[in-house]
Amino acid sequence: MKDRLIVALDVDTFEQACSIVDELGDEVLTYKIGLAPFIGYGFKIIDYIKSKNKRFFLDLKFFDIPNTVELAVYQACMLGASMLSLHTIGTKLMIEAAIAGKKRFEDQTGKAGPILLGITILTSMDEDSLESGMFIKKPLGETILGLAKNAYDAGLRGFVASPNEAKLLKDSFDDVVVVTPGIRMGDSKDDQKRSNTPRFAIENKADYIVVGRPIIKAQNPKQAVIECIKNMKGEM
Ligand SMILES: O=c1ccn([C@@H]2O[C@H](COP(=O)(O)O)[C@@H](O)[C@H]2O)c(=O)[nH]1
Repeated sequence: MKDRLIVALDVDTFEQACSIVDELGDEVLTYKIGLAPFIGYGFKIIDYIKSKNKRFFLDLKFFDIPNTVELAVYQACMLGASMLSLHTIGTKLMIEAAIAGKKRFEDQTGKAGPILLGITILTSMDEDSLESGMFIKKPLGETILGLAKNAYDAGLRGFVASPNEAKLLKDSFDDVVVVTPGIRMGDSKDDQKRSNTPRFAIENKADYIVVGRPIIKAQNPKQAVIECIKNMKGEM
């Protein structure tokens, strides 16, 4: 299960991020570097994570014109990420460009590029936010499936969704990797609207779970990781 846990390093400083990586030691194999850590101290933390032989998911959620996304994906591949995210609402041409950026990297270097993960609908949104903020008046599952199908047809084989939609995506598309943030074990959901437990995510076919605050803000982050892994195994 350790292989399937990704810890989001959403902290303010390089020193805080290093101290989490040191504290969690062998318990965590993969970290997620999102917008804030990347803007604040991105290259330093990437080097640090690599020096500890850990993998990293670069979660910059690309969403731009196709040419810009092709260039960005190529550069992100060069950094050595094992996973990269982009928004499926970027539509087919943008997704094809992302895949082309990865292919350019692979052709040039002979190395395998990262898994490209399409964000379906952010886990901080629900049907109400989609209707009031994006004027989408459809059942959430339908919107997620529609975006995923478009991305799948463009060649994408990975998705980010909440644990609640992991099974729907795994059952609807062959050979896809599904990564689920929005993981919570206690009562507090923070800003997450679609959340569930590690156990639920795994039982519902998520390949990987992403956990940020429940681990990095815990009084004892290492204990939180141990409990999370036990929960993934159905042991608590
Ligand atoms: O739909 C999405 C996509 C990405 N995320 C990211 O995952 C972590 C979750 O952190 P928590 O503290 O466990 O809520 C965070 O970095 C988000 O940017 C997401 O939550 N939902």
